[in-house]
Amino acid sequence: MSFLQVQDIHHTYFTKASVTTALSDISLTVEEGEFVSFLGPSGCGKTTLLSIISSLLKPTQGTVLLENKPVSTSKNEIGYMLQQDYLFPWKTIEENILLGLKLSKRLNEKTKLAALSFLSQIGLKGVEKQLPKQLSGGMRQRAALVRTLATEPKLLMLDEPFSALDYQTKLKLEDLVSRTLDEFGKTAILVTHDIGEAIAMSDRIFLFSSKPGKVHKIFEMPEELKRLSPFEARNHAAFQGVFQAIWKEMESLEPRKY
Ligand SMILES: Nc1ncnc2c1ncn2[C@@H]1O[C@H](COP(=O)(O)OP(=O)(O)OP(=O)(O)O)[C@@H](O)[C@H]1O
Repeated sequence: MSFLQVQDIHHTYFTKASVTTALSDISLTVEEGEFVSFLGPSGCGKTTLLSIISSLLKPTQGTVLLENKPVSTSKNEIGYMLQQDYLFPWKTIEENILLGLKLSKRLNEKTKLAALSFLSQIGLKGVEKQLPKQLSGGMRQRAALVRTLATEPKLLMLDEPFSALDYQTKLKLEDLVSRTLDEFGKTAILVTHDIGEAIAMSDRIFLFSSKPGKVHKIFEMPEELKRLSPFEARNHAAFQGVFQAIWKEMESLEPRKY
């Protein structure tokens, strides 16, 4: 049985002004320890699907099972890393990274030590007592990663976590996040518009089409790319071939008008 099972999901938004079918007929599985990406044009329902998988939104139809059970919102089963770091500006970095543990009543000497030592492992030693505004964007995202992993979620949702960063910081963070998730053996879903990022980081890519959102095609990454860090993968000969195959498929979904 797969770690995550998304079965026959349909979702329609009903508002006073409109009825929008955001997702239709979505079935997919993710294995434990796997890193997958949801790639697709704006409005194809990626965020809606993340919300449904996280159990924050009830689908019009279908089920989601994590380790064969419905996802519980109360057990910190899902961890998030988002475009914005959502660190509380009035709390220190240490207070921010320990907050999830505190709220879930799991803060003790052992968990605190583990979170702080992880902070120093990813190059943030010495910033514990600083406020978020004293850190760069990349440092804040690293702190957000520590906060997310501190509560030991089973599944990580990475919703465009690098899109607000400059290109070099983004490449460095891709490597760091990938290495960290490998070390922790975490399962992750990345939502992105960036084909290169999806190829560099993923084991598999789900390419979505829109109106309504559907899984159009699944791309399994070549073994030689999977073994490499994202930075190395971007520089491997196989990278361009995969990029072109996905690009071609995306162009067929949304033909250029210019
Ligand atoms: N709360 C809502 N009420 C009504 N319609 C919604 C709501 N949220 C999303 N939609 C619609 O559902 C469709 C899918 O939206 P969603 O935000 O899931 O797509 P997305 O792929 O995440 O987009 P983006 O990449 O721009 O973030 C869109 O047509 C959107 O307008």
